[in-house]
Formats: sequence, C-alpha cells, structure tokens
Amino acid sequence: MADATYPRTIRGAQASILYDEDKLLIKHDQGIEIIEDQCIIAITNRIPLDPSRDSRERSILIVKTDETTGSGSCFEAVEATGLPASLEEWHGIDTLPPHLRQTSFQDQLNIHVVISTRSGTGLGEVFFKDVVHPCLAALGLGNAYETHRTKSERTVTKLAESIFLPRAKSGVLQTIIVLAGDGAVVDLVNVFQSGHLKDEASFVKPAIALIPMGTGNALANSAGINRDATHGLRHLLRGSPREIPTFKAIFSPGSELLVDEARKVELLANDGEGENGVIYGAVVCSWGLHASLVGDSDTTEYRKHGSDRFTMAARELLSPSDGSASHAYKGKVTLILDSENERRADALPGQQHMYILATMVSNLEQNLTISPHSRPLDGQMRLLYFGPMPEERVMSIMGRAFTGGSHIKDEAVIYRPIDGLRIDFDEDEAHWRRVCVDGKIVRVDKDGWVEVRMSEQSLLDLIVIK
Ligand SMILES: Nc1ncnc2c1ncn2[C@@H]1O[C@H](COP(=O)(O)OP(=O)(O)OP(=O)(O)O)[C@@H](O)[C@H]1O
Repeated sequence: MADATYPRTIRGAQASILYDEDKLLIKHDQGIEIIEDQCIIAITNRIPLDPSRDSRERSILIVKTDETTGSGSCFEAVEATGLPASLEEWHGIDTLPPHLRQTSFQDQLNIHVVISTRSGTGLGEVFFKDVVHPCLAALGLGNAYETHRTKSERTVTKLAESIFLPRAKSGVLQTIIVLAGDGAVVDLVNVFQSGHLKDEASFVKPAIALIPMGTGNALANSAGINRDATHGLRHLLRGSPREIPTFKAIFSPGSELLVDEARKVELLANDGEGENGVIYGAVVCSWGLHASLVGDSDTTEYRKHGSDRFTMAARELLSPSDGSASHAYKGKVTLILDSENERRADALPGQQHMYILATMVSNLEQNLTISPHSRPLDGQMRLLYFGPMPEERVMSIMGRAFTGGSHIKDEAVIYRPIDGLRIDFDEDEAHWRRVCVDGKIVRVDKDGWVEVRMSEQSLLDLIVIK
C-alpha cells in the first residue's frame, strides 16, 4: 500500500496532490489537472500488475471523457506515488477481488463478457472497446475472458442455457460481465430460476457484473451501480456478490410473449403445473399505463430517443393524437399480503385503473425514483398504484417521481409493501391486456389473469459495493 511520505509524483513527474473527496487536485509543471472522484475506478499497485515492483508505486484507474472515441470515454491508468492517505483509504485495493482472480483448475473461474448490441442507444460495443477491455487488459486479464455478442433477442438465453447454467451446475465459478440494460439480466434470471436447481449439490451461483448500457438500467440504478461515473467498473473491482431477489409471474393459459417489436409472439415457458405460463423478473411487473408505454415505445424508431421514448409514449397514451380520451384499464386488482401463518388477499376498490406496478427496485431510470423506500437488493416487493385521472394530474404525479419520489405522498397514490399481486383482466381488446415484466411484454388471453409472487430462492448474484 502507498506511503504518503514517499515523493509525490504523477506520471513520473513531481506534483502536489490534494484530495478533497469530490476531486483530486494535481499541480505539476504543465499546470493543474483535476481527476473527479466519481471517475476513479480504484487505486492499485502499478499497472501492469507486477509483484516485484515497489508497492508504493500506484496506478489510479480512471474512466475519462474523451470526445475522440466512439463511446465518448476512455480508460487510463495514471501512474502515481505518494498519494494522500485518505484517497488510498477510500479507493485503494491490494489485490483483485475473488471474482476476478484466476484460480486453480478445480475451482476453475470462467470470466465472460456479454455485449448486448441493441441496448439503449447501442453503445455497448464501443464502450467495451474504449473502456472495458483496456481496463481488464491493464489488470492482466486481457486474455482471461470470453466475449459474446448478441445477435438476436434470444442470444443471452441461449448462452445461459448452453454455457452458464451447465457450468454452474457442475460447480464452475463464473463471473459474467454484462454490458446491457435490464433485459440481459432478466434473460439470465429466467434461465436460472427455471433451471430446477434445488437438488443440484454442486451448483455454484454465477456473479453478474453490470456495465449499464440500457435505456432505464433500473437494476443498476437501484443497486447504486450508476452512482459514480465509471459505468459499473468501480463495482466490478471493489464490490462483492449479493443475491438478486426475484419474483415469479404466473400467467393464465394462452398468454403470449410479444417479441420483435410485437410482430411475433412466443409461448411462455410452462410453470410445470397445468397450462399456465411463467416468467421471472427482478425489477418490475406492471399493467396499465406503465406496461403500455414500455410496450408502445419498444420500437427501433422510439429507441433512438433513449429514455425520452418512455415520456413520448406516455404522452400519446394520456392524450391520444386522435383526440380520444386516455384509457381506463378494467379488471380486478388483488394485493397478496402474507402474515406469519395466513395469506390475505385484499382486492383494491373499483374495477377501473391506470397505474398498477409491483416493483423490487427504487429507480426505474436514473432520475425516476418510483419506490423511494426500496433499498438496494432488499428483496421487498412494493406496490405503486393510482386510478384513472386527467393527463395533467398523472403528469404532476410522475413529475414528482422524477424529482426525488415525493409522489408517494399524493393522496391518490397507494404505495405499500406487498407479498404479491393478482390481476384478473376484464378487457375486450388485447391491446389493454399487456403486462410488463422487466421490460418484456406479455399479452394475456381474454378473461385471463396474472399472479406475481416472490421467488423462494435466488440463483444469481450481482456484484455490488455494499
Ligand atoms: N442483435 C440483436 N438483435 C435483436 N435484438 C437484440 C439484439 N441485441 C439485443 N437485443 C434485444 O434488445 C433488447 C435490449 O435490452 P436491454 O435491456 O439490454 O436494453 P434496453 O431495453 O435499452 O434497457 P433497459 O431494459 O435498461 O431499459 C433486449 O430485448 C435484447 O434481447
């Protein structure tokens, strides 16, 4: 570890170095340089890692803004000596974390990088080239991982079925670095949660490291991964695995998953009991305005607008351009509330609804704090609900959700912990029977239902700083 009495140098030249918690102020011959604290991934022994080097020679690993690269960012390992003790205390690491360390053959560690090529505005590939690979290479891991790129909506599921799940079952430690939004994680969750792993003695949970590249990035934003400017790399180097709590949504027979911008449908996986379909989630299950706007905005055209696509679709739903009124969603919504030895089912009053959302996370987007009481990966499902109301009123409630989460204080909003949710649909038009599970859209059959419950066990971990 560094020694603050050692000569202070940056990139080999003498410098004065001041650290005031939100930035590192460096004065050297060429002038003043500032490294924002939020750009620091970690401080390690000098890169490339070499145990024979003086351990007082350090590298500050940073993600920098760089207009010349495709992603607008680049990685740099800044050589330094004599760094302030407070900076070392905050960011210093002595060794790589276990999930990045090469192990002996018996505990074989597999590191995979999955790049979702259509996430968000499609920056995954360039961000990998500009930042993630250079960072891993600097850590001596340049040849230690396998890279997979998505070619279709099914790629992540296929990878999980053919590589990650079989290896996890045979006891191989795996770290999966995912450059994507919530979609890729949810695909992994679905393969693992339905993998019948209860009796697999040798099963080892893979650890997922998220490099948020999606539109909403709800999981990353809610787990604190996006709080700094290193796009998940700080968590990859300094975090440890924590369970991803998940839920199970069971759908009535005939329910279909909409894919390829709703041009095609797929059958849901069978839940093993009768003809019901099942899909697992880790973020959100919704019906009404939220599900409709996610479904409507999942097109190549809308995706060009980043997260604005959700607001654009919401406006069209609340104030349709054909002049018609916004839709009141018809059905029976029942809250499932478990106590020690009893399962209570409380039907919400009224048959018409607007916003019905069961969430496991605090933030659906970086600034959209839908559930301010949720803590990272706390495993508690919460309901956010309101009934039909005029557009301005909805926009005012959602506006408060975008500015800290005070919308939960609005008298029209129901916000509370729940153990599950059931919806019995009473809609003639299939369009209004769309349910969103973590961004995926399921269309329920006429007179159908969905029931959501917490999963008993979680079979994947997320690498986060606790
Ligand atoms: N090459 C590809 N061809 C077709 N579909 C793809 C391809 N790559 C990824 N996809 C699909 O694109 C979607 C991207 O989802 P992802 O969650 O990663 O990003 P997002 O939807 O922008 O973000 P978020 O879920 O955080 O809002 C997924 O449904 C994924 O299966």
